[in-house]
Amino acid sequence: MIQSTQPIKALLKIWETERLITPLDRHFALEMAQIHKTKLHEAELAPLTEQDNHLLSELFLLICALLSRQLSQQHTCLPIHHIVLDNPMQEPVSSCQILSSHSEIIEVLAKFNGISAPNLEQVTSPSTPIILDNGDLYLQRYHQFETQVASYLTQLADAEVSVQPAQNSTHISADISTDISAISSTLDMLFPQSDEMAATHFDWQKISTATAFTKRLAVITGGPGTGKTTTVTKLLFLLTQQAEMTIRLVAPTGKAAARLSESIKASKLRLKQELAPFADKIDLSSLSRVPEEASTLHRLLGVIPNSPKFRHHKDNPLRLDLLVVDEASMVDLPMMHKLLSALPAHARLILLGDQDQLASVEAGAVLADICAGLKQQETRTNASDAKWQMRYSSDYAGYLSKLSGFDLSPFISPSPKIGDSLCMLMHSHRFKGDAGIGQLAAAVNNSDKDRIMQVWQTGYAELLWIEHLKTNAGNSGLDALLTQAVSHYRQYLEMAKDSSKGAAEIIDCYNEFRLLCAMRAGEYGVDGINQGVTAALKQAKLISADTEFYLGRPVIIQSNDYNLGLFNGDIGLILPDSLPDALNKPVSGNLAEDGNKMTQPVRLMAHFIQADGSILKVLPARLPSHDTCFAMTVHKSQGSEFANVALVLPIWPSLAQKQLLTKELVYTAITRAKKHFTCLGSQAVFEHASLQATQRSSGLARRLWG
Ligand SMILES: Nc1ncnc2c1ncn2[C@@H]1O[C@H](COP(=O)(O)OP(=O)(O)OP(=O)(O)O)[C@@H](O)[C@H]1O
Repeated sequence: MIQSTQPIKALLKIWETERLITPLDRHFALEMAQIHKTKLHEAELAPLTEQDNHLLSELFLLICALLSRQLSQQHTCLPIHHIVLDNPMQEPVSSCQILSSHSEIIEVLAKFNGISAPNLEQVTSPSTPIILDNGDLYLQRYHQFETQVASYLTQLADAEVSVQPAQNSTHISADISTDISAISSTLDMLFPQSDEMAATHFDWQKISTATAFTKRLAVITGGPGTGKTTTVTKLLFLLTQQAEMTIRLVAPTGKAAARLSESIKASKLRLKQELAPFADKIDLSSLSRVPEEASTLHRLLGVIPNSPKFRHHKDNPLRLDLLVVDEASMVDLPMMHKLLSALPAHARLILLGDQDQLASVEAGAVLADICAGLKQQETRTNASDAKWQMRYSSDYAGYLSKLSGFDLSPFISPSPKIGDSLCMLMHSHRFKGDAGIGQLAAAVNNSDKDRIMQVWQTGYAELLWIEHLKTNAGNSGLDALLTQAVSHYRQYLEMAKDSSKGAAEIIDCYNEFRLLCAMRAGEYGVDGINQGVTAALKQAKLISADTEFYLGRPVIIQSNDYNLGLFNGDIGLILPDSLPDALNKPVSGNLAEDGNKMTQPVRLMAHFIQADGSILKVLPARLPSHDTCFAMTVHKSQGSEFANVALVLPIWPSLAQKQLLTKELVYTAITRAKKHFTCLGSQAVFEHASLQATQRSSGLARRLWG
């Protein structure tokens, strides 16, 4: 059954030393094997031979280690076909191969009492630590997350829409979905003929609004600038006209929440102007009831210090009627589970996001899985070359056609599943026509190798390619990038020395440019690039860098500190305490601790812009764990945008690094740029990354789409 170069226990130790698995993976496996010494389910009558028993122990140990490794690589399960007839670690010296067939393995595992195989109808998981479901092995907790998330989403998608009063609220219940002609004419005012329509023949923004208006669950996805915020603002306006509702806006990070607030504010202003000609037909006053303030998911759910649990959960649901979650691609499976569990029974949910972006930092690819059913796999050469196709039920397509005025019958599907709740915006209003950033993002997203080359060779003013040119004297490509970084960062660093500038203005200027790296470690990772930029800025006499907290040092927070109000991913600048716009703002931290207060001419504080635009100042010594942030990972940049972005790809990536270089990573980096995108790399590595799609093992798409 298993052919390995040494016993699995010894093999795990070698794999740990070779960093193929983590110490946690090995310890987890040993512990599991210890607790669940190979016992059979009681129903199994025939005892195992000693040899079978040994093989089963070996197999269980191996599976536990590989399953733990899968989770740390953000998969939610371990498909058996990944290990059968395959060398699980693909290492020549310390290898192991499973020789049995897929079905033999399943048969053996199903007998073992540490593993159970629920029938497909079963929603709640059995109590064994490992679950074997449809050929995939799960840790029990993740199986529960996945089955319950699928069940919540399916129930929401199927539920009838109505507005019920929120718990403890005095709102009046109202049925809002009856008057088709009135809603339809309001939709016509909200969505006059647009260039979206000219491009696609359908106004998907209008259709999305009609969908979200009539469904308890709406998932509105699309790339940057496709109008997700515009659409949701119009929807909220429409809903607030109909009934009084408690609406909450959230995003996974503070940065993304602040950006959502800004976008909604801007969108409301535009809508007010657009609707001015209809002021006699439409009540514009309800626009003021469309909320602007967004918070983080953590804040919404109510963090309990030092506990993984939140204040709001199934038994203490959130008090809201409608929840809008932006940047939903960043929401991992456990978090989505917590969120859906805490939704009150009557509430509506709108998920906004870009399904093509990097999946969440933790396990799962929930948004991509939700959208997976709309992907039409082509039988062409490239599996990732897929088109999107709506999937409506016949009844709903008819209803939506009446509301929106577009004939949606071409999109009727015999098995729509949750398709009625999905909306896809495909026309970017930000990257118009032949703009280079949009072209490159689309080519990478389609893994279109020839088109990628063509776009780079066109010589767009918005795009700059810098080739790694490594010689004994150094890497002139890297030098060129550092020169670019110095020229961008010069402006904010000079502003920081000018006492007339406000902190917000300086931070805005710093945010004009960002270096993004694929990984943290190494010369071309965040660590190496931060060191390179720091040295270059020091040489240019823009920073002193003699002390830890020098004037102008950008810091990125690496953990949450609820007392200070700082969260993982928050970015601030070390600036003088006495800047004009921060003078009378509350100061975090204990001033008495700063013994040099009276003697130092300029006291430096870390300055952070808050979601409401105010400045939070924190004594540098009080900062939770943090790093310098001239460069940051692409992962951490999700939910942010910068006028100018420079992506750094490694010159000779290791095998492990190669796995991280995916088209989602490159696409996310490119789409962070509003005006200009630079890439330091080599053609081979850029191509490798652009052609490699993220594969996350998960059963959620199957559960949702069958
Ligand atoms: N139908 C439209 N016609 C013309 N311009 C539009 C349309 N929809 C959106 N826009 C413009 O496109 C820009 C981006 O819109 P919006 O912020 O709604 O997109 P988004 O998908 O939310 O973007 P992001 O990915 O940044 O969150 C805005 O300037 C908006 O005014």
